[in-house]
Amino acid sequence: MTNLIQAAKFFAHYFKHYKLGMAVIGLFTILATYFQVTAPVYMGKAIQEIANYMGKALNPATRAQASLSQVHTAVWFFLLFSLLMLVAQLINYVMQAIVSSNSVNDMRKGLFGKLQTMTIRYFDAHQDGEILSRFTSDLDNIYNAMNEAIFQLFSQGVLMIGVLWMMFHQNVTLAWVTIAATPISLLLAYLIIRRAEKYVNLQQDEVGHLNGYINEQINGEKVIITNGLQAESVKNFEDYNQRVKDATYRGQVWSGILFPLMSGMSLVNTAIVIFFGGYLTLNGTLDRAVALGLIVMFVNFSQQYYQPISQITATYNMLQLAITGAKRLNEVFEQADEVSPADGIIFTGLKDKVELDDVHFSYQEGHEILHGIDIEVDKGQMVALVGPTGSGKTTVMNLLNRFYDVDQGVVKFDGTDIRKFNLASLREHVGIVLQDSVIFTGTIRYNIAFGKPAASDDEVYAAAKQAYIHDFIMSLPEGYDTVVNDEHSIFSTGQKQLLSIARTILTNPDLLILDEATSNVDTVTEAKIQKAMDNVIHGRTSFVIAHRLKTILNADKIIVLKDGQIIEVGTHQELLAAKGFYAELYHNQMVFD
Ligand SMILES: Nc1ncnc2c1ncn2[C@@H]1O[C@H](COP(=O)(O)OP(=O)(O)OP(=O)(O)O)[C@@H](O)[C@H]1O
Repeated sequence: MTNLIQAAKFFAHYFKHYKLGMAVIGLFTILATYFQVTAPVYMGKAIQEIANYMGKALNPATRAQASLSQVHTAVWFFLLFSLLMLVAQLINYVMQAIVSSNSVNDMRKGLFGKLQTMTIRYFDAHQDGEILSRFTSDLDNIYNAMNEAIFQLFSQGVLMIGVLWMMFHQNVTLAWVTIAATPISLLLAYLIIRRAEKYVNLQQDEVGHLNGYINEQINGEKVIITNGLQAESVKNFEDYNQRVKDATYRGQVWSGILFPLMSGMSLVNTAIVIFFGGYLTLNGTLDRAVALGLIVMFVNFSQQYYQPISQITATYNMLQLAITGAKRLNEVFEQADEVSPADGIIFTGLKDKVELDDVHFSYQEGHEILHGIDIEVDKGQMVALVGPTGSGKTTVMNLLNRFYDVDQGVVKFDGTDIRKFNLASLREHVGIVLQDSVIFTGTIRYNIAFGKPAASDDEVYAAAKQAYIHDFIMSLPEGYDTVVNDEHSIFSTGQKQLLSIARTILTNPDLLILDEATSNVDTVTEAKIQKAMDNVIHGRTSFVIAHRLKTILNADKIIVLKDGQIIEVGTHQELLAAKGFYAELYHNQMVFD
């Protein structure tokens, strides 16, 4: 029930932008319903007049008065009301299509906008495919349901009220007979819907997991091929696929039962109406012709009365998928946004120093990763973080531009807690070169100028030159206009990092975080990265995660991390002389180099 209320609120939020459209839908639904429930009255009237005509025509005394004109009038009215109903329904469908496509468009925009405000924690904790499935299958389900079920729910509800009103207006006894079996139908529908709901929810969750798996496997295809794990990958896929199939199958079976069951109930009800109508005709006080007309009218009403129940149950699966979709989109909308203080201090650039003061941090509660980190870096200094894998180097970097906030302790720029700064101004002055450099779809020029779209060509070329990637770009037939993307990149890992360095040089940050690329870098590119790094670091306060120790020999300070704690601090010479962990690490690397 809470899911239903939540979904109703969710849809109301989007529909309220289309008040005029909704008003047209409301008006034409009422009109269509009026025409629909009035048509059977004329059908009943036609039968009644036929019976009257026959009564007169078969009696020689009254034969001369027998006339079909009343029958013709009733039939014409029946046709007219049926036609008006069709026209009203047609206008409704067009309007519904306009409102639903616009609303889904708004949802998609809202969802993407929301993603851009969320914390890195969400992206770290969710698979790409899982996030993607909310844009694809959940939004598709909502769209389909809007077109084929949600508005229908409304129009069928109105129809039910209209039929009830007209039935009681025409004949109270037959109206009660027609609706007598409703509690049984509703109870059956409720019991089945509860079972179906469980599996439809499960289905969407399983589809999300399946998408997540497919996405992960596509990204990891090279590792899979290298290790000959294709069969294993397919086997695991089959497990995920099987779970989707099981949930889909059960959901379909349970929701599929509903429609035939309700149609069956409708037929039984029609039979009851005919039986009671016949009884009234034979034993009641009603005129035969009137009673015959009433039977025909109520057979129609009985079918119209059960139509909403049958239709809603027929589209139930769709509705449930939309409710689940709304729930899953709401889950995203309810995620915490990045916190920028209301009247945050505008950070205008580093003037003095960066400090980490007794910093504790955990990604998951109860599992602390950093245990009291103290680092002090003066403006313009270069600090290198080294340490075994998993020691917490990237985590320290994540705290410096507020990808995450500390649990305890404080990160300070010029003595001010960075949580007090306006977030955008903080990020403006912090540049990051990630280990896995990202390429966006577009030209090379667009990629370099990504952080400063207004940059002139000369600025772009100068940055590329400093990053030692200009010559390579110029060797391409289309130079800076070459279109690249992350999947079909023409760059090696090292070249991608050079491009990323050029991008950072162009934004000219005060504080630099640089995660050195480790893999697939040949010696020529490695030398270029080293020189590009020197260029980007020059004159800036920088934190460098170094995997090749020879790249940080000139660092002002080398911080050695192990298991989330600082175990050594000093310059290269000092740490060598101390003959500790760093010295051992360095000597081991030198043997391999
Ligand atoms: N998003 C995350 N959620 C949960 N735990 C994480 C997350 N990111 C990292 N960790 C854990 O935090 C610890 C430190 O990871 P971190 O990435 O900071 O290490 P690192 O020193 O940079 O390693 P590497 O040299 O391999 O990049 C590891 O135990 C890791 O498993």
